[in-house]
Parts: sequence; structure tokens; C-alpha cells
Amino acid sequence: GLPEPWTVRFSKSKSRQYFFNPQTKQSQWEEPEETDHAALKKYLVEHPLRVRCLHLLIKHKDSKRPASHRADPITITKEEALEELSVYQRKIEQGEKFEDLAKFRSDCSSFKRGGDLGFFAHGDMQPSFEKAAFALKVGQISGPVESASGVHLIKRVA
Ligand SMILES: N=C(N)NCCC[C@H](NC(=O)[C@@H]1CCC/C1=C\[C@H](COP(=O)(O)O)NC(=O)[C@@H](N)Cc1ccccc1)C(N)=O
Repeated sequence: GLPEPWTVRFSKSKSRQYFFNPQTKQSQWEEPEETDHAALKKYLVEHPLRVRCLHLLIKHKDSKRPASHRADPITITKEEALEELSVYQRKIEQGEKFEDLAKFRSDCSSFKRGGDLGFFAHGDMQPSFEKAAFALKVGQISGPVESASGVHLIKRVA
């Protein structure tokens, strides 16, 4: 939808999209001339600039920071963490609320908000997490996603 070589990016400071021309290094708020508005809108649905997700993190003994707000020390193996995550995956498929399960079990500080990470853009999260999150449609839940933090279930909410 954009005339070459323009690209669309997200400004975190202004919390809005802007247009950048990598050749001229020019950036601007308004769409460049000859932008096909409808095509750009469609493109942005398929390639969101930021997404909002909930996640449920289960850490294991090889996690980069094997500690969390949860009392018991983290001694389970990655295989055991994946096994436990599949139990939560089944509970979600059986209709239990993602937020409730994240509050109960997640090893991430976002557990307080039902696993809500808020909006994030490309580059904010670890690559494996970002890849999985941006591949989800709104409302969709991922399979098990591994990162240096542990193993995650991700639900895209916006
Ligand atoms: N909104 C952002 N930009 N926040 C920075 C995210 C940093 C990013 N984090 C991750 O990629 C993983 C995936 C999701 C959570 C997460 C890891 C850890 C748990 O793992 P650990 O670091 O103990 O190994 N939780 C966090 O970071 C939390 N502050 C996420 C969060 C919590 C409450 C509100 C917003 C975000 C990274 N580059 O490490």
C-alpha cells in the first residue's frame, strides 16, 4: 500500500504509527502521496505494528532467572515444565479463563494482571516470543513457546 521505499513504523514515545523512507532517512506522520489507503489498512491487519498479549510462563531449572514470586524453588526440568504447560493448555481448551490460570500459575510478574503484558512492538520481547506472538490472530492462543525465560502459553488479545 505504500509507494517504494516507504515503510511504516511505530513511535513508542508518541504511541502512534509514522512513515519512514530509508533512502532519504525522512520520517513523517502523514501517509506519503500515492499511498493506497485501503491496501495499507489491509497490510496493517496482517502485519500489526504492535500486539497486546497475555502469557502464562512456567520456568524451569535452566531458565535464565530461575526465580519468581511463587514460593517453591524452581527445580523442574524443561520437559516437566512443558508437561505442566500442556495441562494448562487443556484447561484453556476446556473453557477455563486464561487470566485465572495465569494468575494462579505464571512465573512472570505479569501474573498480577492475568498475564497481561500490555502492547509491545517488534524488538521488545525475546525473538522466539515475539515471533509466536505476532503470528497469532486476535483471540488466538499459541502452543508451547520456549524462550530463555522458560516455556510460555500466549494469548493475543489485541
Ligand atoms: N513490555 C516490555 N517491553 N517489557 C520488557 C519485556 C522484556 C522481555 N521479556 C521477554 O521477552 C519475556 C516474554 C514476556 C515476558 C518475558 C520475560 C519476563 C519473565 O522472565 P524473566 O525475565 O524473569 O526471565 N517478564 C518480563 O520481562 C516482565 N517485565 C514482563 C512484563 C511484566 C509486567 C508488565 C509488563 C511486562 C525481554 N526482552 O526479556
